[in-house]
Amino acid sequence: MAVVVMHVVSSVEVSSLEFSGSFKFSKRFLCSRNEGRLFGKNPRWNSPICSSLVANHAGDVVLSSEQKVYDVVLKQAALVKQHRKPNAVDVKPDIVVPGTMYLLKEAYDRCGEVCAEYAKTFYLGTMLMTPERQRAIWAIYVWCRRTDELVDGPNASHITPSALDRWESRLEDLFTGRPYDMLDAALSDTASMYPVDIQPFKDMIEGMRMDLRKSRYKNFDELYLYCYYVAGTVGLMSVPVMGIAPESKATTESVYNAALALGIANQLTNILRDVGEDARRGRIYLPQDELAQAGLSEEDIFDCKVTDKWRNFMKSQIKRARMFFEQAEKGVTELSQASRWPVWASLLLYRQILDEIEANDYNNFTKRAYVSKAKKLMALPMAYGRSLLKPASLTHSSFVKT
Ligand SMILES: CC(C)=CCC/C(C)=C/CC/C(C)=C/CC/C(C)=C/[C@@H]1[C@@H](COP(=O)(O)OP(=O)(O)O)[C@]1(C)CC/C=C(\C)CC/C=C(\C)CCC=C(C)C
Ligand SMILES: [Mn+2]
Repeated sequence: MAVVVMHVVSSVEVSSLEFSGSFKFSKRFLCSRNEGRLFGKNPRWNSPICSSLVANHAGDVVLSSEQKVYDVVLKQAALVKQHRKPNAVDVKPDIVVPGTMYLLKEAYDRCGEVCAEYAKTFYLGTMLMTPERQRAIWAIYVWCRRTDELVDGPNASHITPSALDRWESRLEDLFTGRPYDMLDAALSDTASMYPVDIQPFKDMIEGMRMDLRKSRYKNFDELYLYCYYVAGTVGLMSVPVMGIAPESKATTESVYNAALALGIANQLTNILRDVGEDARRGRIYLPQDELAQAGLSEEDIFDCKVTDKWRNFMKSQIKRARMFFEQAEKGVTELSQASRWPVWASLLLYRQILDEIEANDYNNFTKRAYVSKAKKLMALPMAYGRSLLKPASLTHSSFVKT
């Protein structure tokens, strides 16, 4: 167990934003990179859900959000490759410091309680994981939940960009072993035990910044980036803890790509479920160009009328979310045995929300799509059954290690 010293943040440092705003390339540059790793490697770029290049207002060709995010995926995958070596230890050996262990146990227990309170089914799903992995996932969950609460919780109206800067500063401190409070201490310990990188955590905070300044999304490319920030990042944070099965032949990148896809699928589903609720807060997380193509205006959404135009629009949005779930499915089997159940459970349960939207005849304005307790319970043994599948079942060539 790592030594954890709590300290109080005295100075607030605004960190540089490593991710946003630095990806505009000229056409020439893109061509010269055409033979490099950026192109043709991500299987989804040839699929109908995403395109690799987009043009901005000035007509320049720029990298799509998906390509930018894929660069993060490659970086994260490279960081864990070491840990996939056959003799790599699962977790670092404990350094026992009297008193610290007790404090850490308390910190992790508290994370478990928060997780059980906010996400009961998911908490249940973590029960099959090894105790070390389970508590590390709780610590990540709690940090994500607290981050989300900053912009979604009861104090959201008081949150300013500088509050998010302070939160990021705290994050940097905990990643260097200087946590601010006991919940941070749990994540600090997790970060010292597993190859989790700070980038997805920073990117989630960037997503919260985006939420503060933006309430409309011009196209799917913009929405994709938002979904990566607030949910795709969760996949990238979790895989280093959940671990890839030692017998898996899949490339590390492909597993990360699937984890990213599950985050995107979950967030797209969350958005489709909450259209009415978000509209009442003045927010529309739907691609404006696709709304226009479907003959829909913002007023149609604020009016909450379920028309055929709306039904058709929803059908295409649901189809896209399902494609991301399908992409994710390929990766779950590659995870370490004990981690598969909670992930299958979360995939099956969240995907069912899409079925419920259909069952509500696409009225996501005034009816909340809700998966009943009975259906939730039925999904658990089904998830368990799927989790027993071994990682040999590779169906996509891009999934096989080369
Ligand atoms: C096993 C497992 C599912 C692990 C992930 C646990 C974890 C760390 C979850 C954090 C979730 C969280 C609090 C994120 C903050 C932002 C947010 C709220 C995103 C939305 C989640 C749903 O929350 P809810 O329905 O409560 O939404 P409201 O706040 O009420 O609106 C999201 C929709 C995103 C959730 C994203 C995931 C759980 C990503 C899952 C991906 C993996 C675990 C990777 C799996 C690996 C492979 C290879 C497929
Ligand atoms: Mn939320």
